[in-house]
Order: sequence, then structure tokens, then C-alpha cells
Amino acid sequence: MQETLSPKTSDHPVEINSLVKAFGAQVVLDGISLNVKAGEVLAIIGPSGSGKSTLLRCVNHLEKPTGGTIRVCGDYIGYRRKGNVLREIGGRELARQRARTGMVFQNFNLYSHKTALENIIESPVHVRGVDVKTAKARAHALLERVGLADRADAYPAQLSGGQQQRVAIARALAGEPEVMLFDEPTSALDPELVGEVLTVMREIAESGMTMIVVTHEIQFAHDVCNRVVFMADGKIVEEGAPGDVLDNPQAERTQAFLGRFNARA
Ligand SMILES: Nc1ncnc2c1ncn2[C@@H]1O[C@H](COP(=O)(O)OP(=O)(O)OP(=O)(O)O)[C@@H](O)[C@H]1O
Repeated sequence: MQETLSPKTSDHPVEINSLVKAFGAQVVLDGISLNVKAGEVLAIIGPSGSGKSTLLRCVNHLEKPTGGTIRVCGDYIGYRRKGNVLREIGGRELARQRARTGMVFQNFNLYSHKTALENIIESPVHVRGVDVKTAKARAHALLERVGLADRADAYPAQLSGGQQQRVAIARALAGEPEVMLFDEPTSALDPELVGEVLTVMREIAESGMTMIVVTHEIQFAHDVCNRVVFMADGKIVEEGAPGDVLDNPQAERTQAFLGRFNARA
């Protein structure tokens, strides 16, 4: 940790400073600095292999950074601060830090042997110690919010991909996170199921949730996000308002990437 530790107060739920991540000799994130404001909806776009998922996974410490720092709601994620020193943490302490973020994965990651409701109450009951009755009541409300009030007792295999992803979103919200992280949430879906997931995401964005969304849905980034970050080769190449980055990209790499997209559309 090279950084001089700064005070805890900040209106940025996510503060990323000079983040480096290497897998062996391969540097996947090469000095990323990025702050996300409360209520901001940030899109991360870029070519395959540019490090977008790894960046997201560092934010909730599923991946441990090689260098730099990440603060979530003021705490250095994965570390406890003592004076000017950071000590690595694990177990319940890390779980408590992680609970500030809710993560939605590309492949839903639901427990196949549990119903929609059971998937949603799993973490509140077993990690946070919420009583079952309260957790169930909240899970039903969340299922209603994602348009699945009548599917509480369905198993994942009985649900479409879009429905499974909506359950996964409800599950992430059940942890009452401060920040929602979406890792290409629609890229495993059949095209006709993408819209229902994006609609739910749009509603969450409109509720004021802070969100980081790794996506190939350029239209969603354009219409719903407040800021777009374009990454290539582990670096931020360009960032700004969606209307600027997506409609009038300045960097050649952004132009080439979006050109390929427009050609496909
Ligand atoms: N656990 C890992 N071990 C080794 N290499 C990894 C690991 N995770 C990711 N990588 C490598 O890091 C690079 C960036 O991967 P990452 O998934 O972050 O990119 P991405 O921009 O999200 O790509 P995509 O859009 O295809 O999901 C890739 O070369 C990938 O192979």
C-alpha cells in the first residue's frame, strides 16, 4: 500500500486509486483511478479481455489487487485500518465489508436446489442473522419489485434466463447494499429476454442506487447511465457523459470499438 491513507469521510461510495491487478506476469489492470459518486450509475465498456470484470471483482474483493487501493463506503475493502497501516482481513469482517456491495453475475449464480425465495433469503439469514420471517417478507417484496411475485416457489430450472437474472438481482438487493455491481448481466441471455432485465436495472437506477455496470448494451449505457468509462488493455482510455463518449468519442480506440458495435447493430 503506497498511498498515504486519507480520512474516512467522502461522498464517493467507491474510490479506486492507482489500481493494479496482475495474474502472474500478465498485467490486467494497469493503474486505474476512478471515483463513483452516491447515486451515480456508471457504465464500463470495452473490448473483451480489457479488464472490466476484473475491475468489478476487485471492488468487492473477489480479486485481490496487486497494487493501489479501493475504498467502499470509506473502508479499504479487504483491509482494516490501524493508524496509517492497513491489515488484511477475512472471514466475517470481510463479509461485512462485502455486504455493502451487491453483485450480479453474467451467469446468475443461483443455487439450483433452492427456490427463488430460498435463494434470496440465504445470505440475509445465514450471513447477516436476519430472522427468517423478516427475510421472507423482504424477499417477497423484492420479488414483486422485479416482477416475479408469483414465482417465489419456483426453482431456477423452472425459470427463464431473464427470470433467473431478476431473482439474482433481488438476491443482491436483499443484502441492502450501498452499491450494486453488474457484470455483463444480460450477455448470457437470449435476445428476447434482455429487455426485462434492463427494465429492472433501469428502475433500480431511478431509485437512486449507486451502480457500476459492465455492459455491452450501449443503448442502456446511453439512456440510463450518468457516465461511461471506456477501457482497453487494463487502462481507462476515455470517460465522460454518455452523450460525449458514445456519440462523439475522442480516442481512436473508442471510435474503433464503437464503430464495430454500430456496424453490428
Ligand atoms: N483468475 C484469472 N486468472 C488468470 N487470468 C485471468 C483471471 N481472470 C481474468 N484473467 C485474464 O484477465 C484478462 C481480463 O479479463 P476480464 O474478464 O477482466 O476482461 P473483460 O474486459 O471483462 O472481458 P469480457 O468482456 O470478455 O468479459 C483476460 O486476459 C483474462 O484471461
